[in-house]
Amino acid sequence: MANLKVSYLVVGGGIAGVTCVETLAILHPEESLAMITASSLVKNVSNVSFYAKTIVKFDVSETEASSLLRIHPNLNIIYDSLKTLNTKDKIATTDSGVTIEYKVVCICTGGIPRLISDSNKCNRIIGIRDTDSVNDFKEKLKNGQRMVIVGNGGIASEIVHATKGIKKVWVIRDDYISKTFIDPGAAEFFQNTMKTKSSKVPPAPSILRRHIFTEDDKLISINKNLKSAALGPDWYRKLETLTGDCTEQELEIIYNVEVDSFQEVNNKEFPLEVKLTNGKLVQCDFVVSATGVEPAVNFSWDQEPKRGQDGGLAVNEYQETSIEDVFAAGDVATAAWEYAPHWFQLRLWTQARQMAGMAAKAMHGKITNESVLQDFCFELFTHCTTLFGYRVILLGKYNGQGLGNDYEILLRTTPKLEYIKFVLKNGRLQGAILIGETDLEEMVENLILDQIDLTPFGDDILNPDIDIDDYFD
Ligand SMILES: Cc1cc2nc3c(=O)[nH]c(=O)nc-3n(C[C@H](O)[C@H](O)[C@H](O)COP(=O)(O)OP(=O)(O)OC[C@H]3O[C@@H](n4cnc5c(N)ncnc54)[C@H](O)[C@@H]3O)c2cc1C
Ligand SMILES: NC(=O)C1=CN([C@@H]2O[C@H](COP(=O)(O)OP(=O)(O)OC[C@H]3O[C@@H](n4cnc5c(N)ncnc54)[C@H](OP(=O)(O)O)[C@@H]3O)[C@@H](O)[C@H]2O)C=CC1
Repeated sequence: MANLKVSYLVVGGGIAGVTCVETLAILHPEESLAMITASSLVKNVSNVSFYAKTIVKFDVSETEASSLLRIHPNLNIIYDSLKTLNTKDKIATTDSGVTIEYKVVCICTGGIPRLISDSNKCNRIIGIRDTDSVNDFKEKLKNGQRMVIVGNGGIASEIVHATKGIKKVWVIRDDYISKTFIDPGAAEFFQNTMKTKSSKVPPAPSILRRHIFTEDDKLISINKNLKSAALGPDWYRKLETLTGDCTEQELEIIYNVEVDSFQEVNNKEFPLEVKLTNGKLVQCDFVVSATGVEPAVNFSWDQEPKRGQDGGLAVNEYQETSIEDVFAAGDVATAAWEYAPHWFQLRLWTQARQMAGMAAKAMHGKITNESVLQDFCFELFTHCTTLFGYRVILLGKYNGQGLGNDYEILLRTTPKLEYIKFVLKNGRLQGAILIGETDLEEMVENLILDQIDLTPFGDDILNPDIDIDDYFD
């Protein structure tokens, strides 16, 4: 006999879990709902603003889980961890033995940092995910003189930008920085702005065309088990206040290498010695391994659902796993449906929120026997963020992902001001990178979604003297 019997069960109090609860509260407020959260603090989304139909920006903060009771009077919050899921009898059991019988369940257990190999053997190799891990990082920053940053994605880029007063050795396996989000041209744009902070009037924009090629590769590594929800987009601002002005001399970037091994050493100025795959030895106080996320499937099942290649719970377009009535959303899920031509998965706030909203709609559809359609937001990949102090908006196949070699790049760049890249195939826009206050996001969104043939416009599509919007009004 279960302790609790509900229609809806949501596991996890990150952005995905909270969004799922909030959406169910709107769709089905009279129905019983339970949430299992390992932490009493949950994520809260506010100040939602739409730059265009699918381009959303919002703030994320932490709030007491109990605040969710205001939006859903029938919500039961269980402060515990899910231990086992019996999907045949539809019973979830928590660490402390509470049992919950459900009709539909959504797993939103997030991810954990995927750290470099052997990191579990040394507490000087750290990952960043939650408040505790940032506190540890801040402590190490205060006392350290040199850190090594490994990885070339969001966290590494933010740390390089936000930390001051400590020598940084940034080890990347690519030949340009911030590869997850940008291309070599944008990397150069950022590096030039990092070098000088001149107040000169920016030079006139230039337009050029060229072709590029892309590739992808992954390495196997080992987990560190960090709890709690992932941090908010502005987490690194806490680091910016730690010390004085960043100098160019503080940063060394080592390209095309990985960490080969490391060892703690005694009687030296630096307690850690890192060996790189090019044979170079780097002495440092600690290493930040900003090397991606691993889905957190940290409980047992009566039957294993299908997994994606990255170990996440494979979900269809309604966020349902291969086990009926078990849904998943956010970092724990792997999108396993056939994507729209201009969408792909990246583990981001926005996608966690979108997936969870979709899961809630589909769960509601199950209970009420109504059919649902996949949400429009999965038509176009969009991401709005800040990198190196600039607003960055990414749309569609912004790095030519999956387009092979047969596409064109159109660029407009004004040093220190803006960097605009359009990816075109057969004259139609497939993706774009917009850095700076370009005001182009809405037009770009329309051009990608409508697949208008832009051949007649030639390079004028990015000519700053021509208001291209006029053509489409
Ligand atoms: C440092 C950092 C900066 C980031 N910055 C950005 C950004 O600027 N923009 C952006 O779009 N994305 C950013 N991200 C990514 C974004 O934070 C994640 O994609 C998003 O938070 C995922 O949400 P989630 O709810 O799936 O997972 P999580 O936030 O990890 O939440 C999972 C929750 O489930 C709980 N849980 C886990 N296991 C169990 C269990 N067995 N039982 C009960 N509860 C459990 C955890 O305690 C946690 O509360 C950042 C990530 C990090 C780490
Ligand atoms: N502003 C934003 O939007 C931010 C988003 N985030 C999100 O938070 C999550 C965690 O961020 P982060 O850790 O930066 O993850 P990312 O997935 O963004 O980047 C991981 C980086 O580490 C590289 N990498 C992976 N394994 C190794 C290895 N063994 N040695 C060297 N390099 C390696 C990857 O290379 P490769 O690509 O070749 O595999 C990639 O460059 C991500 O989901 C990210 O999207 C985080 C911070 C800011």
